[in-house]
Amino acid sequence: MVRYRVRGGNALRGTAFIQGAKNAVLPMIGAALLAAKGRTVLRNVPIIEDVRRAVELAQSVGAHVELHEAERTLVIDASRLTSAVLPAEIARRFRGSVLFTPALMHRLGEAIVEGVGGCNLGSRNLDFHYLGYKRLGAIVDEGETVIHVKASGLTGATLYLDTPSHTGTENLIMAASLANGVTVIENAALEPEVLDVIEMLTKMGARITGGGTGFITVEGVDELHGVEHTVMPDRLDAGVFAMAAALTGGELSLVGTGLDLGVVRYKLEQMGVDFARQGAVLHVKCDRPLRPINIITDTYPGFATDLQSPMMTVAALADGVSYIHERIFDGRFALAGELNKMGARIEVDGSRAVVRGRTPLTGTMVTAHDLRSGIALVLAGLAATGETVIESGYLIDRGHAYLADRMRALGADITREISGP
Ligand SMILES: CC(=O)N[C@H]1[C@@H](OP(=O)(O)OP(=O)(O)OC[C@H]2O[C@@H](n3ccc(=O)[nH]c3=O)[C@H](O)[C@@H]2O)O[C@H](CO)[C@@H](O)[C@@H]1O
Ligand SMILES: C=C(OP(=O)(O)O)C(=O)O
Repeated sequence: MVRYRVRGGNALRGTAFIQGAKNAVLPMIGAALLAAKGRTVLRNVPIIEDVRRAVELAQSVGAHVELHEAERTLVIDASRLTSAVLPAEIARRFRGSVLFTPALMHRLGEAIVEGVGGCNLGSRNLDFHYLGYKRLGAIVDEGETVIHVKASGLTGATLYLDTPSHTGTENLIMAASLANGVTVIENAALEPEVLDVIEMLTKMGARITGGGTGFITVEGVDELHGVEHTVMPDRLDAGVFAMAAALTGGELSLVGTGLDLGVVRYKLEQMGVDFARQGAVLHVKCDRPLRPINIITDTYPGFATDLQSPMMTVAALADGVSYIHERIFDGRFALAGELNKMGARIEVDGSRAVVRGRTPLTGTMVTAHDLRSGIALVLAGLAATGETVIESGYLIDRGHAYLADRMRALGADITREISGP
């Protein structure tokens, strides 16, 4: 059992190093398995539990994978894949396992998915993925627990997503990249991580146009090869550090190439946080009381649902009433109950939450229900009186690398503890 112990009251100051993006590196590991020739080198890899699981999963299907942690570099040789099975004991531990299916379909003619994990956020369907594969010519057999996708030679088609699914878009692009002919994906996701994956696939030899427009065209090619690619910075990790500066009255320099916080920056600015771009560094400072805010989550370029939970913590510390409308997931408010245990006043009604700030927060034992509620509770702990203990820390480690070390270097009183077997 991993737990985080946070004693609040310290302002965070200094330089925060932003990790590579979890939601870019996972599809990139899946993409690397499409390459029958050459080794792939991924740089700026976040050393998070989801990456460790992805490495284990890639090894379980026969790829040779080296994770060089100190160098934050992954070297993947997928020239020989030996198993089409994504085993339950690994695949059920993270969402990114679904991103391995296109490579197995193309390289081995089938993918046997024994489970897909990820944060528990209510309904998280995969119908767009499997319907898309079917339109490309795959046969999908959806059993109670195991999904069997058979694909001997896929053919391009026109695909439409009811909503612009992030991993759905990535999977269909990957499946189309080695299909015969042209695929058009309408209502495709616009997230920057999807564009980074397209950039990598293009270097690998894929022919993809329209990334970032919502209408993606993929002209299938015969083979893809290994390349070197640097993973983009994690805008969620960056957002969390910006919020940590905001709610502790601190001052941070965020370092991460090409970092763009988008709407999160504008929302924090409305709350009274100052941002200044200094060349490649984004400077964040907060030296005044926080104002309340309204948030509606949406697909990119809207407010990212993954930052809704940490923002709920910031809102609890603002002077006045904030309103949050969660539009992506139907079960993403478990955090409210935990923050209320610490003294917050948050009322949830369906997909809407009203946060009545500012109430002083007091440290106690709290539960991370998912990755982002976990990091939101760490933020609450930084601003609370006394000690906050957060379990299970594994969920936080799924998405944030060396969190305690990075925060301690900025003055936070935070430890990561491991107990039991
Ligand atoms: C590994 C990864 O990249 N995870 C991210 C990805 O998850 P993920 O790709 O799973 O999220 P999606 O964009 O697919 O899901 C968004 C919504 O669409 C619905 N849906 C999705 C697919 C489908 O086939 N059918 C369907 O109905 C889901 O139930 C959900 O309500 O995007 C989410 C939304 O930005 C983020 O919170 C996750 O951090
Ligand atoms: C929902 C998330 O991740 P996943 O899709 O990997 O469960 C997240 O990163 O907040």
